Amino acid sequence: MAVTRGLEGVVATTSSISSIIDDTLTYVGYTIDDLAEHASFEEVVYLLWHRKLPNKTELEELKSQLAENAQIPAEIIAYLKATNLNAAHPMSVLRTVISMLSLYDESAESMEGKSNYLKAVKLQAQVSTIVAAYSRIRKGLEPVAPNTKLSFAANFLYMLNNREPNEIEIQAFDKALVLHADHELNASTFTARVCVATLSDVYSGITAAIGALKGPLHGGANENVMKMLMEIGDVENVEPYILNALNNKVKIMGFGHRVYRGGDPRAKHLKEMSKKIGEVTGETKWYEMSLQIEEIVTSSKNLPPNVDFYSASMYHCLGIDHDLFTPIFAISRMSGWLAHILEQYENNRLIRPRADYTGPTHQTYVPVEKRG
Ligand SMILES: CC(=O)SCCNC(=O)CCNC(=O)[C@H](O)C(C)(C)COP(=O)(O)OP(=O)(O)OC[C@H]1O[C@@H](n2cnc3c(N)ncnc32)[C@H](O)[C@@H]1OP(=O)(O)O
Ligand SMILES: O=C([O-])CC(=O)C(=O)O
Repeated sequence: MAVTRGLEGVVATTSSISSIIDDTLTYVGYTIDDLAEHASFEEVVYLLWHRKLPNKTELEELKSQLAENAQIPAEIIAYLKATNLNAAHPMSVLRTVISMLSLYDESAESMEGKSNYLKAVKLQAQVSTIVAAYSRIRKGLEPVAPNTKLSFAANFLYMLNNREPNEIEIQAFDKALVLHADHELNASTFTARVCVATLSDVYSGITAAIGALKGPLHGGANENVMKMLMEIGDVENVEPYILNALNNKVKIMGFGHRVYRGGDPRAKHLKEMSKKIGEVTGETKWYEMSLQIEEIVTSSKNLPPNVDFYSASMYHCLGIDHDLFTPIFAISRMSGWLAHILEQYENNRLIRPRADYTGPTHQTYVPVEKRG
């Protein structure tokens, strides 16, 4: 059997949610550049779930549904308070808590009518509350209740920091959410689809997806980019550090991509925001270091930065804890995962590829007492 390692180039499904053609990313036919410039995250969520941009009434309805469903069960807050949260990675906490949510949802197993859509609304609303609450509880602070008057992006920053964010912070964060929302059949989305294609429930699909996003070759790269920037420490150390890593065949986090060859179209938007937020906060060093890393990696390996590279310095300048970078990716990607899960249910077939067996053959069973 011919094997395609890593399923590279294999077309595994049809989808009308997002596309990557000739290095151009679109959500339902709208380019990411257009959406990054003009759309709010809530509009993008609606677009991914309904395959059309909402009119004013539809948008307001989605916004109020997200606001109404943002509370998480008191039992989950109690669980977080009773657990040694510093012993686990935030993505592990998120994976666990998302799975726990199903225990408090009477319709968790239902496939009837609008049940899965309503679960999607709940999960999208609750994910940001979970990440913000977790982040505060582990610091010994009380969680902040969602502010239903704020936008999705502003409310997350408000729940995280217990202060209303300014316009620049809201704009940057909202744009980051728009840019991360969906990406065709990336590893975590594929994981979600494989899971629900067995007709398992939405919570299981999302729990599986979070596990896949956590890895450093996927969403986990953004936290590792910041780790690298901290290790490098200063602009003057960039060149020896990166050249040494490349000589030793160490992968530089935030570079390369399975699908894009000429570059990730989301990176330029994050680069621009990293620069802007760095200037506003007076922390330009991280952007300058990132710029130099990009120059070296691009010229010596011809590898352009991906979505995870400039998001790291941008989130850092927004004052976000480094280990929350990947959970924040999950807050945004939740919208894409849910769109794909709903699409999978609409036209389902079990996903079950084959493996080319390379182990021993024609073996004869030997009883344990006779084995050497
Ligand atoms: C949201 C996202 O998931 S975006 C991706 C986030 N992940 C990262 O940033 C991690 C770093 N990047 C990588 O590991 C890879 O580029 C991936 C996983 C994104 C894509 O992987 P693949 O398509 O499987 O490419 P693969 O890992 O086989 O690399 C091909 C070649 O490029 C090299 N390469 C790829 N990425 C990098 C990198 N970031 N730094 C250095 N070399 C790299 C590999 O070492 C390999 O070289 P070789 O042929 O000499 O052995
Ligand atoms: O598509 C991929 O392989 C990874 C990626 O960029 C994403 O999930 O946003």
